[in-house]
Amino acid sequence: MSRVGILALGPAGVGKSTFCNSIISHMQSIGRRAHIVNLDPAAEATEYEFTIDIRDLISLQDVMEEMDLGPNGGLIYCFEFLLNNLDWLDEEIGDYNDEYLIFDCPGQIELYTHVPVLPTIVKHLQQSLNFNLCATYLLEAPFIVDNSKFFSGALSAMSAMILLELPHINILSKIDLIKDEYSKKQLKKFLNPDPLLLSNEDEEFNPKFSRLNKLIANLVDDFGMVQFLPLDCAKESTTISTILSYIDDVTQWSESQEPKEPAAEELDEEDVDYD
Ligand SMILES: Nc1nc2c(ncn2[C@@H]2O[C@H](COP(=O)(O)OP(=O)(O)OP(=O)(O)O)[C@@H](O)[C@H]2O)c(=O)[nH]1
Ligand SMILES: [Mg+2]
Repeated sequence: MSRVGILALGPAGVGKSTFCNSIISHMQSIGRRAHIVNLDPAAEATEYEFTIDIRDLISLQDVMEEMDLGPNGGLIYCFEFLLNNLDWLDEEIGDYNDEYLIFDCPGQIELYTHVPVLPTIVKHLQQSLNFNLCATYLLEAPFIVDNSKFFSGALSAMSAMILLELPHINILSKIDLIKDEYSKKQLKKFLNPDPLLLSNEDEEFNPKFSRLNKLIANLVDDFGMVQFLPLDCAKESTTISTILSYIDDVTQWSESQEPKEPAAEELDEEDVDYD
C-alpha cells in the first residue's frame, strides 16, 4: 500500500493543468487511476473534475472581495488559510491509496521559490500522510530555447528543487510549438544542456556581465541536475508515458504494489498446453 503524489509546478500558463489532465487520460488508457487535487484557488474549470479542490475551502474571488486584497496578496492569504486548516486536506485525502494524486499548483512561483508555503504542505504530506512525492517543474520550450532565458528558467527550477527537497523532474512543455528545423535542433541542445558551453557561445550577452554570466553558468553546471524531458500535450504522444515512467521510478510506485490475483480470463489464457 502506498500513497503517491505528483506536484505540477511552474510559472503561469506553462501548461500545468493541461499536463495534469494528460496524465489522467493516459493513466485511464492503461487501466490505472489518478485524481487531481486542485491547489489553485483561482482555477478555471478543466476537462477532468477535481477530486479535491481548495476552492471548497477557500476561493481567491471571495478573499479578494471580502478582504479587499489584490490577486497576489489574496493568494498568499488563501494558502495561509490552508496551512491553518490542514486537517481539511487530511480529511479530503482520506483513504486514497494505490492511486496517484496529482497536485495542480498555481503559477505564482513565489509560493515555492520564496515563501515557505508549499514546502510546509510538502512536509505535511510526507510526514503526516506518508506520501511519496515527486515534483515536476514545467517550463515552456519556446521560451527556453534561447541561452539567456534558459539560465533564468534553470535558476527558477533549481530554486524550487532546493526549497522543496523532493525528487524532481524538469519538463519542457509545448514542444509541438517548436516547428522550424533550426529550433528543433536547438531544442535537443536544451534537453540535456551543457551550461558552460551555452554561456560561452552566446555573443548576445552583454560583455559587461560576462563574469557574472560565467559564474551563473558554473553554478548551474556544478548543481549538475538541470535536465529536461520533452512534453507535448497537443496530441497523443509518447512524451507523457515517458514522463510517467520517470515518475513511477522515483516514487517507486511499482515496488509498492501488492501482487494482484490474476483475473479469471487471464487464468484461462494461462491454461494453455505448451507440449
Ligand atoms: N500547443 C500547446 N499548447 C499547450 C500545451 N499545453 C498547454 N497548452 C496551452 O497553454 C495554455 C495554458 O495551459 P494551462 O494548462 O492552463 O497552463 P497552467 O500552467 O495550468 O496555467 P496557470 O494555472 O494559469 O498557471 C492553454 O491555452 C493550453 O491549451 C501543449 O503541450 N501544446
Ligand atoms: Mg493551471
